[in-house]
Amino acid sequence: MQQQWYQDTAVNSLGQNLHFYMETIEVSRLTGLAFYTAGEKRYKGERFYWQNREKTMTLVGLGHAYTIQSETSQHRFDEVEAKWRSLTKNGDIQQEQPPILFGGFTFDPQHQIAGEWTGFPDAFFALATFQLVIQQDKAYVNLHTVTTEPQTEEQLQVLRQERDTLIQLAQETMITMYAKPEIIHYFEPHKEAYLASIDQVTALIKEKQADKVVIARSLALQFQEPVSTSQVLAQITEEQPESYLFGLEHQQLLFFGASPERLVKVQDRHAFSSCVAGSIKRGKTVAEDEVYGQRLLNDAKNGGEHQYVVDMIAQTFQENCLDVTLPSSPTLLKIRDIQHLYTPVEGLLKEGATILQLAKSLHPTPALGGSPRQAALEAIRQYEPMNRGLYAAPIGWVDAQGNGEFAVAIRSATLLQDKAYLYAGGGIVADSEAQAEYEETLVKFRPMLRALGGQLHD
Ligand SMILES: C=C(O[C@H]1C=CC=C(C(=O)O)[C@@H]1O)C(=O)O
Repeated sequence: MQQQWYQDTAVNSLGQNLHFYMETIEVSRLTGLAFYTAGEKRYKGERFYWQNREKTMTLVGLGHAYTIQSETSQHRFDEVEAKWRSLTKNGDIQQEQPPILFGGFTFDPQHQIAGEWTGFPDAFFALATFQLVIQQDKAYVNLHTVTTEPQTEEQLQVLRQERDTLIQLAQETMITMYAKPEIIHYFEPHKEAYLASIDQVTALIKEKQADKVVIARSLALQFQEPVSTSQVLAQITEEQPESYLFGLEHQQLLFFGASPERLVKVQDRHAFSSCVAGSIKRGKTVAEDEVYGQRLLNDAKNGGEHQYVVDMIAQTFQENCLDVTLPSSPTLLKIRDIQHLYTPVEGLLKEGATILQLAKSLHPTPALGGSPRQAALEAIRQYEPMNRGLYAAPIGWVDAQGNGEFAVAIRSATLLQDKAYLYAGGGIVADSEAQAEYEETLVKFRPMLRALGGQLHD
């Protein structure tokens, strides 16, 4: 076992001195899910889970050493960045396993509708007390504490014992597949309003008030009994291996999902994003799948929806990065239930540009908001009868050295004990049809519905 220590002080927004202490150990035989599950008794409501698309990084947090929540909705990206930089001394922590801040920004602080998201902050991030990182076949657990009084050696010893207990519990835990939860009620809360909104939005687009607007809706499930959060994360890990997997707890709520879409990644100042927009279902045979794929690649409506996203992300990269590269035409991104048009974008961060600044400029891309951005957001506020919360918004992590990754939180759902709310939407352009859009949302609900034991539509 390897150990490293770091101890420092920072000042919080109340002017109090903060004592930041961390240490790292290397551990063996540990899966992310087992560690998450080991925190069930003591840290429920204060856990998170993340795996990148490539499965080269797993991150799990148990307990809150420090949380950052926005106090001003207009400056939430800047605020999170400033508080994190202040705690981590502007990236001065040169630890091999740096502390990681994990969380998300809500889709639109100006669109508040009472429901499952009531009381959720516009930005919510946590530095875990016990942070597991699995990378390159090695697993590390960091212990973090941030306190106004320095920690005594005895207090640290208690935390080390707690860490060791969690590790042992995780090493003994076998995650078996549970029986899927029993759904007793399945309903589509705003089906009529959703169908009407597609017609209202296409009319607005024909009047040239916007070019594209993404409209979403939810699906609500009532279960026989409270559903285990470990169970749903185990299900998506099993069923959606080709996506970003995420779970973020906030009190009683678990927001989780399996998204194919990267908003932004930064590694050693190299920045990456992806344009994912334009969809068609998967075929039942290889030949049929190929036919659908070719149809999508050649479809003008989907191509148009995709191009708005490419133009906006490419422009944001031109403003923030050097050496921007992107292919001239999209390829197909195939995931279990659906295929999308896909264009990756890369660049080298300019001086002063950061992952959180890039996330701030990119969110929401026209794949989730529309184009032009302000007109699309206003149309969503006017016609979409739900609060998106973290759905379609940035979720992910940033470390003390400015590396990090945010996915776009689509193919996602909220679990609140014995209730779940699933979210899905699609890009609306002038020639969109309400029924076809409705059916596309059914396909997009599938991953979360399957994980929650629901019936699949064809
Ligand atoms: C808004 C969603 O998907 C977006 C991402 C990919 C393709 C999309 C589309 O084809 O409409 C959407 O822009 C969703 O899954 O809820």
